Amino acid sequence: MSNLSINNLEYSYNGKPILKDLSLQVKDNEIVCLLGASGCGKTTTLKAIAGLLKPSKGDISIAQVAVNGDSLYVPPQERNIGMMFQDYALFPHLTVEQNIAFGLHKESSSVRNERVKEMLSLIKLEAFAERYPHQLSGGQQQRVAIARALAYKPSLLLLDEPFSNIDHQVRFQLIDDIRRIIKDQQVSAIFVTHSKEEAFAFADKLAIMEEGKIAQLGTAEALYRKPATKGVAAFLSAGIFIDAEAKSSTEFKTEFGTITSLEPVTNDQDEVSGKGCIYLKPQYLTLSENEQGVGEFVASRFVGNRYLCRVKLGQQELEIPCTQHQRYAYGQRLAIDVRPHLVNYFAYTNNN
Ligand SMILES: Nc1ncnc2c1ncn2[C@@H]1O[C@H](COP(=O)(O)OP(=O)(O)OP(=O)(O)O)[C@@H](O)[C@H]1O
Repeated sequence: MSNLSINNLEYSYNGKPILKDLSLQVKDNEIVCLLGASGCGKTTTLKAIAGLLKPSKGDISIAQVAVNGDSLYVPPQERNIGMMFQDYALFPHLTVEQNIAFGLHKESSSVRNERVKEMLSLIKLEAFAERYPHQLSGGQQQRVAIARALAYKPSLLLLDEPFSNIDHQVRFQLIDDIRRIIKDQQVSAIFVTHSKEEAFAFADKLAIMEEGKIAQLGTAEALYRKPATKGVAAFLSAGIFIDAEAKSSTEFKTEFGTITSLEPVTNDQDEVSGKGCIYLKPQYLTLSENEQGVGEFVASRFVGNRYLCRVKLGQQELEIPCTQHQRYAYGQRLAIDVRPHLVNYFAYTNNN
């Protein structure tokens, strides 16, 4: 069942459309990550869900309750949403337990105390109940912030860049902890980040935003395997687009020779044909010396566990995995062999 349902949402800032016919469904107990280029409208979407701005068009319902629609607007405090925004810091003058209890003022003191105790145990900060935020690390503060957001049992949790101020070394432990806490509380969540690694580690599904709408929603693996648009492909992994002609649904003629797809490439269930482009990912490529090769060596670098060769292909450059023994001279011609893989092919239309 959908916990959050957004249909055909529109919103403009000063006449400039930001959300354009945006639709998104989030199921019960699901964590969905909104990803997309800077300025594409991720925070605007969260604000519209929270009721912090009024969309000009579209419907939103949370836990099957309509909160936005034609002549309907439910204010934020009545939406039963927990928020953890970057700029919604903890109250500095309140202790950890007072911060967690903040949203529970309507409850009796026994319910409030019980819930605060439960949340402190969930975030494993029982011993820190009396401390003030400035006496906690960044990660501990975020755990208190999530406890505060979850304390009054919201139907939906909205998180805007919750890990961006956390040191890289502890960030992924914190992501694991907060994911466990959210799953434990069986609440749905929408999460905004700039980091694909965070999204992969934290979310059940990714929703990639492009041009004011959701270009694709699915698991990271599904989107990576079959990106619906060129934008989704380029956003999720490094690569280059090369012209290709579909000879069949598994054979594509390119300047690198014929590239074979391990599975038939389909377009809305129909087999593809005609001209288009392939999104070429470096992990499927092998370099070798060849005076007639299509590539030209630029540089190589060591990245911890492997080497990468930067190679010029026409006007584009690509970093291709190589071994420490593959040493080339600047400008040397290289052949590029493309191993069979699940090809990401995009047919050319009048629009691209
Ligand atoms: N209060 C505002 N007034 C006018 N324009 C705004 C306002 N807030 C945001 N915008 C514009 O709306 C667009 C979307 O902003 P939004 O903050 O939703 O993007 P975002 O995807 O969250 O970006 P980022 O990844 O950089 O945080 C941007 O072009 C931004 O400049």
